[in-house]
Amino acid sequence: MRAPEMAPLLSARGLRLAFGGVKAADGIDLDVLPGEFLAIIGPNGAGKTTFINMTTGYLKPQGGSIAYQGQSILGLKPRAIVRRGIGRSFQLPQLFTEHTVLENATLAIAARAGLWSPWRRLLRPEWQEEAEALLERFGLLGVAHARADALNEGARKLADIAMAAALEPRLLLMDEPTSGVAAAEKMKVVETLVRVLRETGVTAVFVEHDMDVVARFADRVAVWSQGRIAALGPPAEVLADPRVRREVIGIETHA
Ligand SMILES: Nc1ncnc2c1ncn2[C@@H]1O[C@H](COP(=O)(O)OP(=O)(O)OP(=O)(O)O)[C@@H](O)[C@H]1O
Repeated sequence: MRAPEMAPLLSARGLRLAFGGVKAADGIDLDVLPGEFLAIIGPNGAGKTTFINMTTGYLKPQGGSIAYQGQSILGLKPRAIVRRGIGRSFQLPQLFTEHTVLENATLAIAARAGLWSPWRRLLRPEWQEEAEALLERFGLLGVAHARADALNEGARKLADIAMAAALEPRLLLMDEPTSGVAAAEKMKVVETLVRVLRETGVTAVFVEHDMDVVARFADRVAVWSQGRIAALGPPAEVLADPRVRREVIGIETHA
């Protein structure tokens, strides 16, 4: 799956962005390969969200390049980037809280239709059918008629990712998909989203603080440190690195 000759889906080179004196990106080089699940770990303020923001058009880097499927996406607006096939979910779910889960899903599907055509009609029955199928894949059909603000955090996170998936991205960037989810629920949430994304052939980049999740679900892990990538490789290798354990995971090692 990850042969060296495989062309990257996303390719970032030399990304730089400073906020005043803070170097949030200080020369980021990263290839994301088709089909992989790449975890981003690192301490608070290391620049993980900044990378996602630059890749999805929310922030413009001051230097460097980002190519998606071999074409530069630098300077494109978020909407244009979504249209190219890059989706994202946020650390805090972006649902319409006073609407039901099904209404949220139907709106997401309608939004996708709106991305492709200059005209829009009112909600169509086939969008609702598609929304139901989407919720079923994410195990959310049982809460389809619940208001989004009535969901527990695990279901809310899944619903938010389902909305991003409704736009049919080929690459999905997720900022802390398990933050705020109770420990007992966490693995189930990740299992569900990984299963759905793998079934639909979506490549994923996700920021994660739970090392058990990273060890179990990531094909590779990139360690962010002060706007740079300090280590990159398979979780078994990277998570065993004494410097990563000390500086990122907070475990003292005597190696
Ligand atoms: N829009 C902004 N304006 C000013 N400073 C910013 C902005 N966005 C990020 N920063 C700063 O850039 C640095 C990197 O922030 P970023 O949110 O990317 O870190 P992070 O690794 O995602 O952290 P966390 O794990 O806490 O979410 C931080 O020092 C942050 O305060």
